[in-house]
This record gives sequence, structure tokens and C-alpha cells, in this order.
Amino acid sequence: MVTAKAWVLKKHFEGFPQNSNFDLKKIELPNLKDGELLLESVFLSVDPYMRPYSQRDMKEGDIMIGTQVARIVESKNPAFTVGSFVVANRGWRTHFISDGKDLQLLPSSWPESLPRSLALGTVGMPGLTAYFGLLEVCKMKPGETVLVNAAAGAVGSVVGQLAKIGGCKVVGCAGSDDKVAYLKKLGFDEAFNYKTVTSLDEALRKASPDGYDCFFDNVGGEFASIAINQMKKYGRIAICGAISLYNDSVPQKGAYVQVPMIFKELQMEGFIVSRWNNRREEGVKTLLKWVVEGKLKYHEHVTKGFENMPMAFIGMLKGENLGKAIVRV
Ligand SMILES: NC(=O)C1=CN([C@@H]2O[C@H](COP(=O)(O)OP(=O)(O)OC[C@H]3O[C@@H](n4cnc5c(N)ncnc54)[C@H](OP(=O)(O)O)[C@@H]3O)[C@@H](O)[C@H]2O)C=CC1
Ligand SMILES: CCCCC/C=C\CC(=O)/C=C/C=C/C=C/[C@@H](O)CCCC(=O)O
Repeated sequence: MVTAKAWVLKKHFEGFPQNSNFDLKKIELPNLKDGELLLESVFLSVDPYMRPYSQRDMKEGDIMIGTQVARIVESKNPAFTVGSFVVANRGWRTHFISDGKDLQLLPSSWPESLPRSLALGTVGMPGLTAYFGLLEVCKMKPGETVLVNAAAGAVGSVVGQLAKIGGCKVVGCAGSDDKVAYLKKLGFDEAFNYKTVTSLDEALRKASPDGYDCFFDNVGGEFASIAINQMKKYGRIAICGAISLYNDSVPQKGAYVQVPMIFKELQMEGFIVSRWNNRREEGVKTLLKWVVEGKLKYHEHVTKGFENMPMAFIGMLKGENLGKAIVRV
């Protein structure tokens, strides 16, 4: 008999998440039936979407939503071998049982030297978000100028590097000088700390006096309201996230978008990465290849210990992470 630990949403978030919103529970797992597998989480992901999605999809007492890289520890399913690693979407828990239908095996070409946690970051959902958002929503073309915010995070750091691979000029904004230094190391053409510039408008203009063809928006709110005025004619804005709004108890009021949209004939499109689930293999294969070739660099902000999941989640929302925020059990 295995006892799993799981974090549940004890009380819905009001404003910024607190440790007191979470409760750690123990769950006795039954013995395996034929066709089933027992898995243990090795790495768990903490992502911004958990904040708005918990509000929309969860009730108090539910296990927190989320994905993990898990190892098969026991198998009564001939299609799965003990010791293999998979990506699962089973929430914040240490162990779980599956019939295998909801699991994605890591690609067979996964090199031994590469951390398997990348399947939750650069070679997983956030990397795919950058890939499809840039190609299909921004429709970036060589020679264009791309702006990305939350640029040193899981999605943003891939956006900037893919835009460089695609022959674009890249401007990135992040919330600390260390993050800005990291962006320069990654090859961003221009990068600045949006928290310390005296005027965001001026900083954006200085970084690209001719404006922006593509804006990959991870932040929304005031940042987006200012940036939209610096788009070039026929510019494309991919609304990927709006992290500056997720913790608001009272909705923010902002500037209206119609005037710049009309005068500059802009396109603005929201998207969810799962739109391209049918092209997941293509995306994972391409991202993995670029990582192996050294064209796509990664950084992970790893918190040790399943007991620290709430702290890792809250820290990520506060901007403590450089690259992908991961919990190692
Ligand atoms: N549409 C989709 O399918 C998907 C959308 N997303 C969205 O992409 C965005 C980035 O996600 P992800 O890369 O996983 O997370 P990150 O790794 O970028 O971590 C979140 C970062 O957001 C920044 N941040 C937090 N609060 C604010 C704020 N008030 N203003 C500006 N920046 C802030 C912080 O960086 P800093 O120090 O720079 O402030 C923090 O490190 C999120 O909005 C997320 O919801 C993610 C995956 C899929
Ligand atoms: C102000 C409210 C804004 C609501 C929009 C919120 C978030 C956008 C976002 O971050 C969406 C992310 C979606 C992620 C989905 C992940 C799962 O399907 C798990 C995928 C597992 C995998 O493929 O690796």
C-alpha cells in the first residue's frame, strides 16, 4: 500500500495566494488492477495559469491542478515499462495510479544529459506556447522586431530565442537587473528592467525607435496599454497571458485599444497553447533539437521538496524565478 501526499486548495485565493490557501493531505492508494500503473512524481510544475484556472475550474478541497514528470514504479500494463518517465496532468501529488491513457512518454530521443524537467518547460507546455504563439499568432518574419515581456521566464525566454533563430530583432523586458543580464546573455538585442525605468514608453521607444512588428504579451494590463501605441502599422499582438491581472480582487480599468488598433491596422489575438495539441510532436521535436544543438538555452529555478510547492508557486507569481519554476520532489 502506498500513501500519496497531495496539496489541496483549502480556501479560494483572494488577491495574492498565501500559504494558508493550501492544505497537505495524505491519500492511501489501492493496489493496482490489471492495465494500471503506479507513478511517482519526480518534478512538478508551478505555472501562472493555476491562479486564474483555480478560480474558474476548482472548488475548495480539490487537489491543485498541474503537471508533473513522473516515473513508473509499478506496471500491470504491458505497454509501459517500470523506470520509464512520462508527463502527466495529475495535479500536485507525489504518487498516482493511471491506466496509461492520459500519459505522454518523453521522446525516445531524450538525451541522458538533459534534465527531464525540461519536459515541463523549454521542451514542454511553455516552450510550445512560445513556438506556436510566435509562428501562428505573431506570424513573425525575418527582419521584424519582436517585443516580449516576462522575458526571463519560462515562455518569454523561449520566445526571445526563437525570434532570434527566426532572424528577428528582439526586445525583452523583465523585473530585475539579473534577469536583464540573463536576457543579454541569451542574445536579446535590447533588454531593460521595467520596474526601474523612469518611463516605460521612453524605454520602449529607445529600444526600437521604429516600433514593433510583433508583441508577445505575457503581462497585459498597464504594460500592454502602453506598448500598443508603439506597434508598427499592420503589427500583430499575441495575447498569451495577463499575469499583471491574475491576483486582482478588484478588476483594473485601463486604456481602450480601439484607436491604435484602427490607426495602425493591428491584429490582436488571444490563444491557448492546447489549440495546437495535434502538432505537439512537431513542436517538442523541434524544441528538443534546438536545445541539443545548443541554439536554445534554458535555465530552471528549482525548489527542493514537495512540501514547498505553495512557496514555489507564490515565489513564481512574485517574480522570484529565472527561467522555468520547477519543484523537485
Ligand atoms: N496562453 C497560453 O496558452 C499560455 C499562457 N501562459 C502565460 O504566459 C505568461 C508567462 O508564463 P510563464 O512563462 O509560465 O511564467 P514565468 O516563468 O514568466 O513566471 C511569471 C513571471 O511573470 C512576471 N510577473 C509577475 N507579476 C508581474 C506583473 N505584475 N507585471 C509584470 N510581470 C509580472 C515575473 O517576472 P518579472 O520578474 O519579469 O516581473 C514572473 O517571473 C503568463 O501570463 C501565463 O499565464 C503560459 C503558458 C501557456
Ligand atoms: C485574467 C484572466 C486570464 C485568464 C487566462 C489565463 C491564463 C493563460 C494561461 O496561462 C494558459 C495556460 C494553459 C495551460 C494549459 C496546460 C494544461 O493543458 C496542461 C498541459 C500539459 C502539457 O501539455 O504538457
